[in-house]
Amino acid sequence: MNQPHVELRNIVKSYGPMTVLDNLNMHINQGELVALLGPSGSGKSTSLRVLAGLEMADSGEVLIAGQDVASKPTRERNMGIVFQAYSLFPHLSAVDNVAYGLKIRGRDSSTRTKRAEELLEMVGLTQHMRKYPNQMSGGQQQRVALARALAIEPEVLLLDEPLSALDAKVRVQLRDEIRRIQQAEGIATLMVTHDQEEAITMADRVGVMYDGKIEQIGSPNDLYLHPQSPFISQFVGVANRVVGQVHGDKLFVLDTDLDIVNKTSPIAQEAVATALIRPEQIVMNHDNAAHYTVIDHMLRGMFSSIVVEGDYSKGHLRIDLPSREAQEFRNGDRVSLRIARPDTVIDYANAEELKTFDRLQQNRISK
Ligand SMILES: Nc1ncnc2c1ncn2[C@@H]1O[C@H](COP(=O)(O)OP(=O)(O)OP(=O)(O)O)[C@@H](O)[C@H]1O
Repeated sequence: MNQPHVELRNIVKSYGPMTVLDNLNMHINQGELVALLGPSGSGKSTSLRVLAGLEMADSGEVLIAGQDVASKPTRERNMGIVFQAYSLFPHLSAVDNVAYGLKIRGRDSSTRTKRAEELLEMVGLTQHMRKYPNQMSGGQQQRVALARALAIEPEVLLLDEPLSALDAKVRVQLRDEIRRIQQAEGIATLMVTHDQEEAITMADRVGVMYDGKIEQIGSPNDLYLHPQSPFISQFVGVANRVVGQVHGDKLFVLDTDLDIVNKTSPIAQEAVATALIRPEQIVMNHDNAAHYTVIDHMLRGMFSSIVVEGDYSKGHLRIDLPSREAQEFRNGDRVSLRIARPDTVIDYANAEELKTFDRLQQNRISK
């Protein structure tokens, strides 16, 4: 296999007594966009800043094209960086903002204007080249920032929450555009975001961070379909919590034996545990003798979400199915549920889930 273009190896970074990056490892292949996703404070921006040379790691290696750059300052790492706030020079026009990096690198005036104009055309700003930042919208300013980052033909593109200051519609437009340009340029890119949809729609691979570590990294599909921990299952997409009991290496839940994915969790035999099940992986059938009742419908376009309540559970479950099939279920219908997949991630049951399990058991015994 080809060597990765960018590699962070065993990176440790602390601020005082707080370890912010805890032996972090990741790589980005040439032409790949990797997103770091995670809750606030999990270490996403710090990872990007260590790669950029804006922060020094306490230990570990930063490799670009196989070379250790840990001792090089940011300006020698040849990186294009786009930050959340439009950090353009207010006294320079769009074209001069984009040409600035080339000026620093000693390119002549006509070369840099030509390159800046090409890039502004690529980001759709031909009409606005002579404008100053305060004459442009947020989305336009971020396009200029992207063109400016690309002007120096960087080794790596770093995007730190580049869309979070924009309104929803512009955000969607610009994320498609950034992805198109990143692919066309074939540039290794690290993007930091707390927006799950942004990560999933833009990235080749998503690394989900928690507490200074990458908890799981993989394609968006992989994370959604094969989460390896309760945190990933609940952070990426929606997961229903359904309580059951461990038997051997399986969890018995909703009358089905499921293989346990996260076997490393120290959950004892016969212990009560909670399966995390995606809404589209529950199959629902009309059954007057069953213990679930439909209480709500939500049309989401091609598919609908149906909410059901169990006779013995205070929590609700969400089941997603094609809208045409969802019409067959009305509020108040009694339904049975089963799970249409062979395995599950499990979590420790919380106090309410333990009570639900007791009520389920009592019902079984009293029958
Ligand atoms: N210069 C600093 N001095 C002290 N602590 C810092 C510094 N920079 C970051 N931290 C702390 O390091 C932790 C990780 O911060 P970081 O910005 O990497 O998180 P993040 O995942 O990007 O979060 P957010 O989504 O909120 O930006 C946080 O607890 C933060 O308070």
